[in-house]
Amino acid sequence: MTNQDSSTTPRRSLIIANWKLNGGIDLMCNSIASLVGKEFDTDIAVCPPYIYIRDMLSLLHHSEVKIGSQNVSKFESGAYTGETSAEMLKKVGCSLCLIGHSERRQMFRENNISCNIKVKNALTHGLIPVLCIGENLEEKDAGITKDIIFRQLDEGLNAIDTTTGELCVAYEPIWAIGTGKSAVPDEAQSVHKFIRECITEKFGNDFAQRTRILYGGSVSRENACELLDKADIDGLLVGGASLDPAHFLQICTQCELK
Ligand SMILES: O=C[C@H](O)COP(=O)(O)O
Repeated sequence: MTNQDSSTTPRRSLIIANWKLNGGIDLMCNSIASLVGKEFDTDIAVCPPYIYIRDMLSLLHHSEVKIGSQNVSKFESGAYTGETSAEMLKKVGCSLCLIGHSERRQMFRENNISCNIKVKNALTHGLIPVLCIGENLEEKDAGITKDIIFRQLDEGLNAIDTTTGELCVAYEPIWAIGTGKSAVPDEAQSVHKFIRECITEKFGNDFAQRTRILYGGSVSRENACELLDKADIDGLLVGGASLDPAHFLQICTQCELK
């Protein structure tokens, strides 16, 4: 499945499972097993907790499913207890990393500046950074969603190298995460369009058309296709629904059928 601007190469959809701090090794093995051996029209990636990354990679064999991390250090190396660098993640076999998920911004004091360093580190080491952005309910109600998004992009993507590598942005309205209240597709599309306009203004049309913009926030098999139908929604970042292997597979398969 692809989205496209008539003047550029189509964007292949990307569906990412973010398992957060959930599940145990058994659930994770079952989830990966349900994806291995299948062919998808979309790119599929799974982000397990760090400690399970190697296990998941070893189960993938020659599958096209990619593994990503849920975070990455802003440091390259040194005395930073508990951190994991972009270089380490790349060397172990990760393809992408989530950066600035709202849970990390809210609970671990991440901000646009630290996210910017992480995005640059990821690009330097050949990981695809998935920069997560989005407004909270108060900001939505105050009508300042686009101001928040603009700032997160402007600071989070400041001076990145767009000549090599790939960037993804995940729009995750905080009020939609884990609440069962997804943004309605038209509402999400309008923000995604704005995100692409911001990236166009900052880096030019070519790069903006190559950048995949994912939606996250209460995605399920019920709303996945309708969201992916929108012109600027190039993929999904799935939390809760990805913990049920059959449910996640249905999301991936439905998209394949469209
Ligand atoms: O990274 C995933 C998002 O936080 C969405 O989570 P959710 O699908 O449980 O709402």
